[in-house]
Formats: sequence, structure tokens, C-alpha cells
Amino acid sequence: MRASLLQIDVNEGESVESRRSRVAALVREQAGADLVVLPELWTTGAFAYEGFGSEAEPLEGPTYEVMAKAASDAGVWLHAGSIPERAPADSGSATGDGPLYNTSLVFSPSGELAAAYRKIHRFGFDKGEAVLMAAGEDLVTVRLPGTTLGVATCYDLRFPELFRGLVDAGAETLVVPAGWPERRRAHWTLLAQARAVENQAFVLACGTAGTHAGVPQAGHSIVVDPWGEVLAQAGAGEQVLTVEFDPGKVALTRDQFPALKDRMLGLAAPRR
Ligand SMILES: NC(=O)CCC(=O)C(=O)O
Repeated sequence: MRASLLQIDVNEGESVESRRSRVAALVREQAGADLVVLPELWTTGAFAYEGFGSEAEPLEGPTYEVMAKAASDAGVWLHAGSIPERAPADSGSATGDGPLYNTSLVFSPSGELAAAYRKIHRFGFDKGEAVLMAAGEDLVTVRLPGTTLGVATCYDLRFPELFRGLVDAGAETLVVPAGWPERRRAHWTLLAQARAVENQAFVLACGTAGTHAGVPQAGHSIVVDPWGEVLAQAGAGEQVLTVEFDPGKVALTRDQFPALKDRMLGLAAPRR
């Protein structure tokens, strides 16, 4: 399987419209790949909180349209990263606005929407995404020829139970679009490897380059195999990281070193 991770430079010097068409052209250039992956919130920037409301789109908005077409033009499975999604308002909404979600879109090679994942763990503690966006509730997997993707977004990488849920749902390739900051780059690499080793799965983690909202981005998108080996890692700048991997290595690793079968589920709390 050939995957291309597009580590996009996200900075305020480029308009959202121009970045959208530039990224669509880059996706088209990946014809021949099986899977193309984009980062988290690459239209606005994951830390550009102030633009979330004004740049929000309905699920089937401009990014959806442009990316569906790019996937079908290239004939690739496309994890199009995430968008700030404005969900439809329910009938009780006072403002007429529905909630905002950080929503990832996955398209098939014919440009059909195969899955949408609303980020479950929102980053920012008492500000930013954590207060501006609503939390998703559903785990999402996507069946591709040869492997099943489990999707998660950025800060989700810190929550191993989410990935265990994806593995229990059949995931073998864990795809993590992100907008991870440079100041915590060591965590990014370490957590990507940890999620691969503990779940005996491939991890494809695609971050952004550049600086937006004053936050330098880590770049260093990474592909890790089920044994924890780093197959490829990007540098700091905009880059297409292409890697070939054998999805059969997941079953082989789980068979030869069957640690997942030794899980002790439902451990009780210590007695006092
Ligand atoms: N966009 C994010 O989720 C940022 C996550 C982050 O900075 C971290 O976990 O550290």
C-alpha cells in the first residue's frame, strides 16, 4: 500500500481559498497512491481559534466539494484532514447556529464520502477549541481494500483508550491528522510510536508546517509500523511524505507476539 501524507504549511500569509486550491492540486499530484492524508484544520489552522466561527462550513461545504473532486480526479482514498464544521441548528437554537465540530472527512476514490469523524477530545483546557467546539461521540473506522482505518485527530493521540476502541472495532491502520505545536514535538513522536506498539497497528500521523496564530508547528509527520519502527518521518517544512507499507504486517505482528490477547478487561478498582 502506498500512502502520501501532505504536511501542509498553514500560515496567515495565504488565504483559505488559495490554500484550498493549492492543496487540491497537491492531492491530484498523488495519483497512483492508495491513500492520501491531510492534516487537522488545514484551512484555518488548528490554533487560529478566532477564525473557527467565521471559517466554519457545513459538512458538505466548499472543502468537502473541492476534496471530493480531488479524490476522484486522483483516484485515491483521501483522508482530507479536518474542517471546522458548523452543524445544522436544532429547532430550539436561539441564534440559528448549530454547534461547531472539528470534523474529519474521508473520501473514496470515486469521491463519495466514506466517513466523517467529529474529534472527541478537544484541546485547550478552558479556552480555544475546548470551549468553542462541541465534542464528537462516535468512534469511526473505514474499510479500505487491504486494511481498516481507525481515525482520530491530534489531541486524541494522548488518549490510548480511544485507540483501543478503534482496534476493538477492527482498525489496523490508525490515521491521525494534526496541528501539533513545535514545543511538544517530542510528545508527538513518542505518542505515535506508543500507539503503534500497544495496538500493533500502523500509525500515519500527518501534521502541519509553518506558524499560525503565533504557534510554530512541529511538522515531522510520521509513519510507524506495528512493531514501533519509524518507516518515515518528515522534516519541519511543507513536504509530501510518501511511504510503502504492507498492511499484512499487522496480522503477522499480532500473531507472532499476541500481546493484545493478554488484555485483562474490566479490572476492578483497588479495595480500601
Ligand atoms: N490541535 C490539537 O489538538 C493540539 C494538541 C496539542 O497541542 C497537544 O496535545 O499537545
